[in-house]
Amino acid sequence: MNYAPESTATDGAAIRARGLTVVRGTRTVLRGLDFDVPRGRITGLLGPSGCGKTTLMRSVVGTQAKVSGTLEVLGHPAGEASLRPRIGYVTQAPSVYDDLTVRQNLDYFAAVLDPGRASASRRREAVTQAIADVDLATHTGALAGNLSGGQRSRVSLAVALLGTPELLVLDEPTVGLDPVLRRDLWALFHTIAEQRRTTLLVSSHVMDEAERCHSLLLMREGEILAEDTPDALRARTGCATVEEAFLQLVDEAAGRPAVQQHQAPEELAR
Ligand SMILES: Nc1ncnc2c1ncn2[C@@H]1O[C@H](COP(=O)(O)OP(=O)(O)OP(=O)(O)O)[C@@H](O)[C@H]1O
Repeated sequence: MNYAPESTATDGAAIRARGLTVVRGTRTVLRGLDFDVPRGRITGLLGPSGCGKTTLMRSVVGTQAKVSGTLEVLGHPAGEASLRPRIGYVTQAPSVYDDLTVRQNLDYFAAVLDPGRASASRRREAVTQAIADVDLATHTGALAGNLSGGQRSRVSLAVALLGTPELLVLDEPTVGLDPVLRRDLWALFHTIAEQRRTTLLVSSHVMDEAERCHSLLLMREGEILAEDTPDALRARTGCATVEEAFLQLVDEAAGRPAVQQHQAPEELAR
């Protein structure tokens, strides 16, 4: 279940968007976005609730309707069938079967990805590895329905890791987790990016998570406010944190004079 990355004209970028526009219902939810997501790095997609993060991710994985403009993923048009085994997508709600154990969940999805008797031992290996990756080896026999929210999220992540995808798209993977679990998950994301050269696109509405990313896409109301590294963003705005830089950019975009604000990150996200 290994898929070698293809060499393409867009080798430097795992995702390339030009004029990306999405209409949901009667609303234009994404408005002509231009951005690149570098390969083998962790890109944070940050912005307030409702700004369009999930819509952007759904566009990238090919499950969003009414998408226009250019959107290339791993060198192919988003949504192309050949991309399916190369992308892992974890939605906000954990997609696991509550009445199956952790291992049974993984066995089931491994069989869907890599069916047939001939691949049984490869599947077993992939399942054991994915369970170890998300640190659930001590819970393989537990019913998913009896796990905590954070543990269920990690089962979902393990499912996404099964096919050793080149691109992992994670929609608010740390929401509702305690600080220790959040830290551990971010450490796992870095291990995945560094050891496997996997590209990660991770959304969050908590600005302090921006500091853990290699590069950032800051969004607001369906538009990209900034595309930069955390260091460059702080240097460019003269702010001490990404959170303050975000507020300054919001003020600039609204034509207001910038003010230094000091609010809790959770408050800023509202
Ligand atoms: N099915 C739909 N029909 C019409 N509008 C929708 C639909 N789903 C979402 N929207 C709108 O699209 C906008 C972007 O939603 P989206 O879920 O992408 O935001 P988000 O940044 O991921 O939010 P959150 O952080 O709360 O998950 C919102 O204003 C939302 O109301």
